[in-house]
Amino acid sequence: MGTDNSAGARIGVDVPDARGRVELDREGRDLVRNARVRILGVEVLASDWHVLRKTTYEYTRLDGSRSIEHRETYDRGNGATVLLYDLEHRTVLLVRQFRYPAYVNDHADGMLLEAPAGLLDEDDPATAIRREAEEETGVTIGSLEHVLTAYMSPGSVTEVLYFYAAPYTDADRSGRGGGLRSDGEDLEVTELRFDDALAGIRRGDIVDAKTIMLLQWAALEGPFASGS
Ligand SMILES: Nc1nc2c(ncn2[C@@H]2O[C@H](COP(=O)(O)OP(=O)(O)O[C@H]3O[C@H](CO)[C@@H](O)[C@H](O)[C@@H]3O)[C@@H](O)[C@H]2O)c(=O)[nH]1
Ligand SMILES: [Mg+2]
Repeated sequence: MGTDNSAGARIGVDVPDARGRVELDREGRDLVRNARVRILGVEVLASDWHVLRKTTYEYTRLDGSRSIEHRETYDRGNGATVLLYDLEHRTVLLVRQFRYPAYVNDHADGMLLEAPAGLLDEDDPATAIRREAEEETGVTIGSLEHVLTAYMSPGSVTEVLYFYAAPYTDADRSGRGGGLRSDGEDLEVTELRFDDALAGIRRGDIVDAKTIMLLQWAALEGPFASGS
C-alpha cells in the first residue's frame, strides 16, 4: 500500500486511488452477525484494479478460548456465469481465453475453455450475465434459469458467483462475441458437443471450476440429465 509522503495519507483510504476510491478500509469493520468474531482492524494492502485487504479479528474457538487471527482477502466484486445449451443439437457454447493466473501456476499455455462469465459491476446478476453472454458469445439470451450460487474460493477471495443456464439456437447468435477489445478481451467462441465437454473434464482439458460445475449440473439434473 503506497502512501502520499507529504501528509502520510494512505492511497485508497484517505486520498483517492487510481480508480477514485477512498475509505476502502471501511469494508467489514461493522460486521457483528457472528458473535464469535470481533473485527479489530482492516488494512488496505493494495488497491489497483481490485482491492487486497488484511483484516485482524478475535475469534472464539469451539473450546471457548480466544485467538487473534489475520486474513488477507482479495475483493474483486461478485460475478455471474451461464451455461448456454442447445438441446436439439446437444451442444454447449464456451469461450477460450488467456488466463494469466492459470498460466503462471502450471497451466500449459493459460488458454482456458470456460463458460461465459463476467463481473457484475453495478448490475444485478441476471442483467450482468445477459450483458456478458452478449459481449462474449454474441448470444442474446431469452429465458434464463438460476442454477446455484457459490463462493468459489472462500479462504481468500470474497467473490460470490451466480450460476445460470439458458438455451440458445443458431438464431440467437446474432453478434460476433469475443469480448470487449477495449478491456483487453480476446475470446474465441467455441461450440462443443455436450458429451465432448464432459469428456474434456475427465481428460483435464476443461479445468475451470465454474465450467466444470455447470457441465456436471447439466448432466446430473439439468438439460442433459438422463430421463430429461
Ligand atoms: N487492467 C486490468 N484489467 C483487469 C485486471 N483484472 C481483470 N481485468 C479486466 O477485467 C475484465 C474482467 O472481465 P469479465 O468478463 O467481467 O470477468 P472475468 O474475468 O471473465 O471473470 C469471470 O470469471 C472469473 C473466473 O472464473 C470469475 O471469478 C468471475 O466471477 C467472473 O465470472 C477483463 O476485461 C480483464 O481484462 C487487472 O488486474 N488489470
Ligand atoms: Mg469474462
